[in-house]
Amino acid sequence: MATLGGPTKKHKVTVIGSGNWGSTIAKIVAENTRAHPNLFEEEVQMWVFEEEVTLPEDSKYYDASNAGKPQKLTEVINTCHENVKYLPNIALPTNVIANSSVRDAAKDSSILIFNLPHQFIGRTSKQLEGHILPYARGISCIKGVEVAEDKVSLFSEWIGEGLGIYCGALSGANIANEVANEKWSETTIAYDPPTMDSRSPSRNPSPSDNVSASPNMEHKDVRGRSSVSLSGALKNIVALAAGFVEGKGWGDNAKAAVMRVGLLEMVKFGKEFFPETVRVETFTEESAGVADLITSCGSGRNFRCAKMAVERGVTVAEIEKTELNGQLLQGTSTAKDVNNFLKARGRDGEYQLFTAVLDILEGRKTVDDIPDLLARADDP
Ligand SMILES: NC(=O)c1ccc[n+]([C@@H]2O[C@H](COP(=O)([O-])OP(=O)(O)OC[C@H]3O[C@@H](n4cnc5c(N)ncnc54)[C@H](O)[C@@H]3O)[C@@H](O)[C@H]2O)c1
Ligand SMILES: O=P(O)(O)OC[C@H](O)CO
Repeated sequence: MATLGGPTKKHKVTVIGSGNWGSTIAKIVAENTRAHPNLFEEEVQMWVFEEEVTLPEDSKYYDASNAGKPQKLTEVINTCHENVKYLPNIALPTNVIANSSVRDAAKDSSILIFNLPHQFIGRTSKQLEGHILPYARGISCIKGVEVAEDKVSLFSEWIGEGLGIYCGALSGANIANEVANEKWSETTIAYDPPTMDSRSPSRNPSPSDNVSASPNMEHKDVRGRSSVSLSGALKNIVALAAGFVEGKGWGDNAKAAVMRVGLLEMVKFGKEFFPETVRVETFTEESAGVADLITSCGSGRNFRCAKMAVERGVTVAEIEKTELNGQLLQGTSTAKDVNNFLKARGRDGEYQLFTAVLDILEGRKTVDDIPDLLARADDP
C-alpha cells in the first residue's frame, strides 16, 4: 500500500468514533477514498469503542449456530459491513475497517476525523498523543464545547493544541440517518490550514477535486471555526427547550419563540466570549447555525428525548437510557457546562433560556415556568 516517502504518497484517513454520525461520516469518507485513488489510500480505518452485541433472531445477520452469543461490535461491522448498533440498516462500504485500537487506527494517517460524543474526546485524544504523524490534519465533527473552570474551548482548537496539529470543524443541519440515507443536505466546514509540511502527501484535497462531504451534501467553507463549533454545541441546549414545549403540546408558536430566544443567546454567547473570532453570519446564514437549529428542534435526539420526557413525566436522562440504545445526548451536559461557566462569571442571569433548560433538567423549575422566564429575556 502506498505510504509516505515515495512518489505515490497518498492520504490515509481515519475516523475516530463510530456512533450514529461517526459511522455515517466513515461511509462518506470511504466512498470518497474509493472514488479518488490518486489522492487517498482506499482503506478507511474507523475506531470503535469496543463492546459486545447480540444479534436478535430477526436480524438478517442472525446465525443460528451462534444463537444468542454476544459478538464483538468490530467483528460484526467487519463481517456484515453494517454498524448494527449505531447505524442499523445502512450498508457501509467494504473499505471501512472497524478497529478497536485507536492508536493502531490512527497510525500513519495524515487525515484524522474526530467524531464521537464530546464527553469521550479527552480520554481518546490523550491516547493519541505522540502516536500520530506530526503533520497530520484533523477535522472535528463534534457538537459540544470543552468547558474548564475559567475557559470555554472549541474542540477543534482543543484537539489541535493537545495533539500539535491543525484541526478544522464540520457542523451543519445533519441528522445522521438522513445523510446516511443519501438525502440532500448542506453542511458547513471551517477548514483553513497552514501550508502542508513537505513530508506530507503532496497536496491537500480540495473541493475542486470533487471530494465532497457527500454526493448529496452541499458544503461551504468558512474561516470561523469558533462560530461553526459554538453553534453546533449551543443549539443542543435550545433543542431541549423546544422538546420541552412540544411535549407540553404548546404548538409551533411556542417552539418558534424558544428558538428565537435560543438563537439570540447563541449569538450573544459567541460575541461575549469569542469576540475576536466569532462570525455572526455563521449563526444566521450557514447550515451550521440557523439551519442546524431548525433541524435539531424538528427531529434531533435532544428534541425528541426532551419531548418524550415531558409526555411521560420522567427525566430526560431516563429517556436517554431507555430509548436511545446507547446513543448519547450532547445537550444535557452542554447545558450544565455552559451554565457553570456563566455562573462563575455572574452572567447566568443574562442567558435566560440556557439557564431555564438546566433548571428544568435539574428540577429547580418546570416547563410551565418557561414563558415567565423568557419574558425577562432582553434582546441583545
Ligand atoms: N447523530 C447525529 O445525527 C449527529 C449529527 C451531527 C453531529 N453529531 C455529533 O457527532 C458527535 C458524535 O455523535 P454520534 O451521533 O456519532 O454518537 P452516538 O450518540 O450515536 O453514539 C455514542 C458513541 O459513543 C461511544 N462510546 C460509548 N462509551 C464510550 C467511551 N467510554 N469512550 C468512547 N466512546 C464511547 C459508543 O461506542 C458510540 O460510538 C456528537 O458530538 C454529536 O453531537 C451527531
Ligand atoms: O440528534 P441530535 O439532537 O444530537 O442532533 C443531531 C444533529 O446535530 C442535527 O444536525
